[in-house]
Amino acid sequence: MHVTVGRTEHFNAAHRLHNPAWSDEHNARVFGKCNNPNYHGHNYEVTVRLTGPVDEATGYVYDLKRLSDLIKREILDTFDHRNLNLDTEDFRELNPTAENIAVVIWNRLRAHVEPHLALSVTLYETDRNFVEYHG
Ligand SMILES: Nc1nc2c(c(=O)[nH]1)N=C([C@H](O)[C@H](O)COP(=O)(O)OP(=O)(O)OP(=O)(O)O)CN2
Ligand SMILES: [Zn+2]
Repeated sequence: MHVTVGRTEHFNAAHRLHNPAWSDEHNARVFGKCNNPNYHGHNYEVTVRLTGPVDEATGYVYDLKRLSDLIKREILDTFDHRNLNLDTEDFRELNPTAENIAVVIWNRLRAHVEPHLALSVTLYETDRNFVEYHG
């Protein structure tokens, strides 16, 4: 019997979508206002889901307090109130699109969650735009 548990957190961060291999004109055409050289911000909402068997002794798939602490330590402490392009190693050479942010979050968490649990990350960049990564 497998059950999914999850935790939603939010963080606020600035970014700029830009490909340094392209001209300024091409970047502006592809990324539009998200290519603003002075950056812009989003209120990101991230939902982390873990799926696996319910432990007989605890009745838990995973302690949600532990999941909350893990997300805080691995994600919020690194990205909240930061400029993703300038302040974080993760995006120094990686375009901070919603897709890439979700993959980075997944990789950061995967290292700390037992392998028998399936992990997925849903990231809302705006109220209407979201991406999902399941590994
Ligand atoms: N596949 C992707 N497409 C886009 C991404 C992305 O990360 N992956 N990012 C952006 C911009 O960074 C930003 O998310 C767009 O913001 P905005 O247009 O303001 O968002 P909304 O769609 O919610 O606003 P509307 O008012 O509905 O236009 C663009 N594309
Ligand atoms: Zn943006």
